[in-house]
Amino acid sequence: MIVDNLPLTDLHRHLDGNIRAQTILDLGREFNVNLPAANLASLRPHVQVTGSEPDLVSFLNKLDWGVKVLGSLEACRRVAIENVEDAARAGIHYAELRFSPGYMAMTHNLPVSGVVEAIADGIKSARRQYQIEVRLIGIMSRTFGEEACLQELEGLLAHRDAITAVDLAGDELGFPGSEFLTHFNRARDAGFHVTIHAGEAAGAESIWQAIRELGAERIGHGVRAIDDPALMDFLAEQGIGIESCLTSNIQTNTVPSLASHPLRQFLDHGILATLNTDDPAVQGIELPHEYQVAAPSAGLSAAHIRQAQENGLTIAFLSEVEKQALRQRVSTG
Ligand SMILES: O=c1[nH]cnc2c1ncn2[C@@H]1O[C@H](CO)[C@@H](O)[C@H]1O
Ligand SMILES: [Zn+2]
Repeated sequence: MIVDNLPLTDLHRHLDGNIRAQTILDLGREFNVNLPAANLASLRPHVQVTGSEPDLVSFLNKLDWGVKVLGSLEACRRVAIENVEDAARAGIHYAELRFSPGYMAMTHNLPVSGVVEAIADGIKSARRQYQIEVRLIGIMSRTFGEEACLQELEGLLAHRDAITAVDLAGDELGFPGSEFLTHFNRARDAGFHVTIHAGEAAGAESIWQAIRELGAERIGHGVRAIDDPALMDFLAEQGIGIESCLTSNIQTNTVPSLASHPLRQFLDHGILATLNTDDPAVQGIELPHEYQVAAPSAGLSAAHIRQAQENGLTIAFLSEVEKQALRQRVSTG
């Protein structure tokens, strides 16, 4: 159900939520990290969600081993390269890879701006080998508070040209967006695009806050928009895109079942909603699964799915010229 001659985009894909289990084993050995298991099969349950977690924060804990083994900037670079390879292998033509430099730097006290540089460098070198366009989104991990987020912002600003947009992710309930006004004022002044995780663990008011106070041009997840008809209208009228991640929303217990997921209603309402992964390795899925299995289970018709694929290019953080070039390249094979 992926349309072959249209660009396939993944706009919501955490690079640090997509660290291969084998890489975790390798790096764990290299940096003497005491992992909970010594082989792939027994490590999997510690680094991958099976079934679903009780809530968002429990889900997010599954990402921790991946960053705990990042003992050097070279390790970060490796993870960036493997992310480009994984996305290209999944058939993605354009990926916006997001990462939280402070979260990646935390365990081994790496320099935050060094992590940004290593990721940017890894992406640049991997792109020479793969037919894929990549842009980077810098995440501020709200879970670690305002000060830690400020350090992440500084690291991102130090490599301004390598970063396309900024995001706020992590524990939405514990750390509301209202604590991060300064951060996003500065980010917008620097010319970054803005997308925010909102309406996932918290309600529709968190989406309003992200748009009005943080300047979000797109919303990650945005599931709870369905509870607020005025917000549904606003999203459609203003062309504020929604980055949906169907399987993720089940695994974080944000929605009880795919059948009750609001994505189909978003599309029917004319909202620029899209299909994306979130944290592929942690979730044990890839983008084709979201198109071929998750989307039909969420009640999307072939026409809905095509619309979602088209929306991916429409709301991508690319110029019109870049979008046209991508469309051209894919349609002519
Ligand atoms: O689905 C999600 N919702 C909210 N935050 C997330 C999700 N997946 C990952 N992160 C957060 O993003 C940062 C790493 O890129 C971490 O803060 C992680 O907890
Ligand atoms: Zn996410």
